[in-house]
Amino acid sequence: MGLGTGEEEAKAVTTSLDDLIEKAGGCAIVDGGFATQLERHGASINDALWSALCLIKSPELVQRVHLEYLEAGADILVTSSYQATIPGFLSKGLSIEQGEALLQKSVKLAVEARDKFWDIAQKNGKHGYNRALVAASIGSYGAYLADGSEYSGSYGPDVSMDKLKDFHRRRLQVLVEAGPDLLAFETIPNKIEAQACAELLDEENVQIPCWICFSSVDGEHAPSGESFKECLDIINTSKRVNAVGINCTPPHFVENLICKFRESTEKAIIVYPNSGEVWDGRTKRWLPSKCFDDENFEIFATRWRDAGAKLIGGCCRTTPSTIRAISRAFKEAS
Ligand SMILES: C[S+](C)CC[C@H](N)C(=O)O
Ligand SMILES: N[C@@H](CCS)C(=O)O
Ligand SMILES: [Zn+2]
Repeated sequence: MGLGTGEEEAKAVTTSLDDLIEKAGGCAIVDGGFATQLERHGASINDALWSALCLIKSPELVQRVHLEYLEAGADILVTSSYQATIPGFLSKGLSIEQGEALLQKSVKLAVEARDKFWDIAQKNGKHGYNRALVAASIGSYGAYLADGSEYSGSYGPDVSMDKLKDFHRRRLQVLVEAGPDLLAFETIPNKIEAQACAELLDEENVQIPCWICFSSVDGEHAPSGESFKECLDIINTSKRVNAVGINCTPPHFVENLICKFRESTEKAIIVYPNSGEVWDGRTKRWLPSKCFDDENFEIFATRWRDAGAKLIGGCCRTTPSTIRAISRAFKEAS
């Protein structure tokens, strides 16, 4: 079923995500750079599968990173499936069954971490944590291409809406079946993929809440050059998308983008920017650029919350200490 145009803006029913935001005092904390923290522990991910390589090689490290973000104060864990795709696993010589099992494992590792952590927190009495939700990460088609095109949005003329839906469909089905609390589309760089994702949620009758996050390199538009207004006009017609926003984008762009998004949608706004460094897709390295540290994030996060963001965290090159700084800032202010 398509979304059509000119429909009324669709209003979603109250969900576990709304409950969490309320429990968190109006703004919940998303975790930080997942791949970044794997690398800080020595993981080598200069590979087409990027962080998903650790699902194969070091699942215990994946769970350790989830636990570190919970300890730092994250209300939402994003799973290790950003660059985990069935075609990606096939090209490593794995079977479809093995690829699907790895996708399921990405959810299981995060759910187990959440349950372990929550058990301990409850036993410890007054702890200040919320029971976290697990968001299954669905990286963009550009992430799978592993050429940095999640920051260019240039998929070329051969990439149609149907091709994008076909790319996303099976992974989405397997992830939903594995039982996460939420779905997280990340670093979507253009309108066609945003539309493909929104329509797929309908076609697959997805019943769990979901967010769609875009990247931006100029702080004004999607990487494709399309306006966020045109991207959001499409998403607004879907009742299955609960939050929209920005991830893996330099933090100094974010306040302006929150204001822009608020002019174009009634949906909850989510922001989890990177450190400001720039990804070189060719060498698979972060290039030094205007870079923001944890103290900057602490100040920024309060401003983003005051500007109306309901979900705030960090993306690449942020760490548990960034999330701890945001959590501290929010607790001090409440
Ligand atoms: C969010 S980017 C840093 C992830 C890696 C990218 N898709 C690549 O493989 O080059
Ligand atoms: N959830 C992913 C996003 C990469 S842009 C990660 O943190 O590694
Ligand atoms: Zn990122």
